[in-house]
Amino acid sequence: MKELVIATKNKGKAKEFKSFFAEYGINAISLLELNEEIDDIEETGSTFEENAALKAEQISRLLQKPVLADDSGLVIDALDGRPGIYSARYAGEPKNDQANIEKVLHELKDTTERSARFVCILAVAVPGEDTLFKKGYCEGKIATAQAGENGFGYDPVFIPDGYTQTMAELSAEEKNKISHRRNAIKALEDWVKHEQ
Ligand SMILES: O=P(O)(O)OP(=O)(O)OP(=O)(O)OC[C@H]1O[C@@H](n2cnc3c(O)ncnc32)[C@H](O)[C@@H]1O
Ligand SMILES: [Mg+2]
Repeated sequence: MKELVIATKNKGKAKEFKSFFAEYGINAISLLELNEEIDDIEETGSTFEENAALKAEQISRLLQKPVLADDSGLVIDALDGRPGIYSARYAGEPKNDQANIEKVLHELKDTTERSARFVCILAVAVPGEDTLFKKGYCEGKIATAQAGENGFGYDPVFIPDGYTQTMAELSAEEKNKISHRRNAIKALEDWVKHEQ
């Protein structure tokens, strides 16, 4: 396998997948780079798994190729698991990372209970085969103020366990060693190697 389509329109995710798959000599191509215009897929599922499968299976059917999708999000204990599967649009449409960050900081302003985790579910859909799922987590806590410019999404307010900086203050290399997405990719390694 020289190329793998990633069913995402998120630039931050696309960049991380490029760097992960480059380690295996595979070119990870996001929907942002395909020549054909692909409509947004409605994430109507009630779990990360369902939404990852929707994205991977619809694009795989369309392109008749193996496709990987990532459904991910931030799970905050003090908010009963929110924003969870609604992470991308937590503060409403259109999707806005800064508004999402402010909403989370506001909701947690009176609590010291700040434990949280990033979750990444990967789905691989191959025409004619059952969809494969892998998961990865990154445990941490929500900062009291945002800091850092790297990464995307909630990285400026997420402090991984064992660190004092937010994920957005870490370099891309450091984030990619410890992230939920890295942990999910590790779990997918057997499939990737088998396809090489
Ligand atoms: O569906 P695609 O096109 O892949 O892009 P998306 O951004 O809508 O992706 P999701 O539906 O999986 O929603 C994931 C959201 O969770 C958050 N998130 C996921 N991974 C993250 C990470 O590594 N760092 C910070 N925030 C992250 C961020 O707000 C994402 O928009
Ligand atoms: Mg999405």
